[in-house]
Amino acid sequence: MKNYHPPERDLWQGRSSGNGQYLHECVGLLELERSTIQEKGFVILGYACDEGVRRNQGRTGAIEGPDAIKRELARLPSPPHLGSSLWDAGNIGCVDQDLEAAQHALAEKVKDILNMGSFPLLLGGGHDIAFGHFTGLCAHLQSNESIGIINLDAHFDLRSCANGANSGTPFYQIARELQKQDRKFQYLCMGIREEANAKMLFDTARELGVSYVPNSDFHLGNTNALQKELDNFFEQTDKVYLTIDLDGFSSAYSPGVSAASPFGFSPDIVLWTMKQVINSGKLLSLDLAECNPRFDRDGQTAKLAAGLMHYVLRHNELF
Ligand SMILES: N=CN[C@@H](CCC(=O)O)C(=O)O
Ligand SMILES: [Mn+2]
Ligand SMILES: [Mn+2]
Repeated sequence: MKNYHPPERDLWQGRSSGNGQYLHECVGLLELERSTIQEKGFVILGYACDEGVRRNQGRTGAIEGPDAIKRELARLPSPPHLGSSLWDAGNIGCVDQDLEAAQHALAEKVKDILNMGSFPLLLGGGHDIAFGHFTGLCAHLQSNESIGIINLDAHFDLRSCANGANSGTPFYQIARELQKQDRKFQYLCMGIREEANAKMLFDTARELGVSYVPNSDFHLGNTNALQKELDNFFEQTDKVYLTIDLDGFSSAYSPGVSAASPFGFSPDIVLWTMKQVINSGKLLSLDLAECNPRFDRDGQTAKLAAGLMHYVLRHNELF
């Protein structure tokens, strides 16, 4: 498949313990079109594509995001009990600015990973990763299983796709697809910045029945209310897809994105939310979007993303 790039060993380097104490020493390379895994586990797949960002008039560079995160992850210690349950399956790329083909290719691979009984960990790339990712999740699920989306983001990404898809349209596209299939659109956004979403986006959110938590309420001082919001969401859905847009973090933590958020959220509330989502027992898949190394400082954003990944890797119960 022309969009698929097999994994590269060169990305996985670091200190040597000699006995698998670092992630680069225990990751397996999984060429999705040639082999299957011997042991199910976490399967990392990059979405090396910033065509959606370009179309959305953003700053390109997220094409380099997945490899930058993998390089940082390689150097981190292996969580206890991970064993040989971590695989790098390479990247999906975009050819000739054909964003739709990249999303389609991503969906195919997500379905394959889930059908192997593994847990997909996807790395972007523009937030258009979400449309491909979600399409793959739906292809794996039974038609009677429901899936809800939790997006930690400064933005709704509910822009109209009347003039084509981009990094600001994925959840609107998902809503339309679900509508066609007569399925419910269950979408909770946490971290929405009032100053980063025009009125039309709040209007679309209301029309589509989207729940959201403004950024001013998304902090550790408000966990009682946030817990209620999450529990209510979990009650209404069989499975959860968690997507984390790195531009939702304050640019103090996450400068390497297209649309930086000086007033964004902090890592502690994201880890708290991830814990609740994992504890729900409903998490099916996760992605991190919008890592843009061209605007990063000291690899801070890629390191933040690798730290979030590491948090997930400590939860073997996910597969
Ligand atoms: N994926 C990002 N979407 C945002 C970008 C905002 C910006 O470029 O300032 C959006 O379209 O709203
Ligand atoms: Mn965003
Ligand atoms: Mn986004």
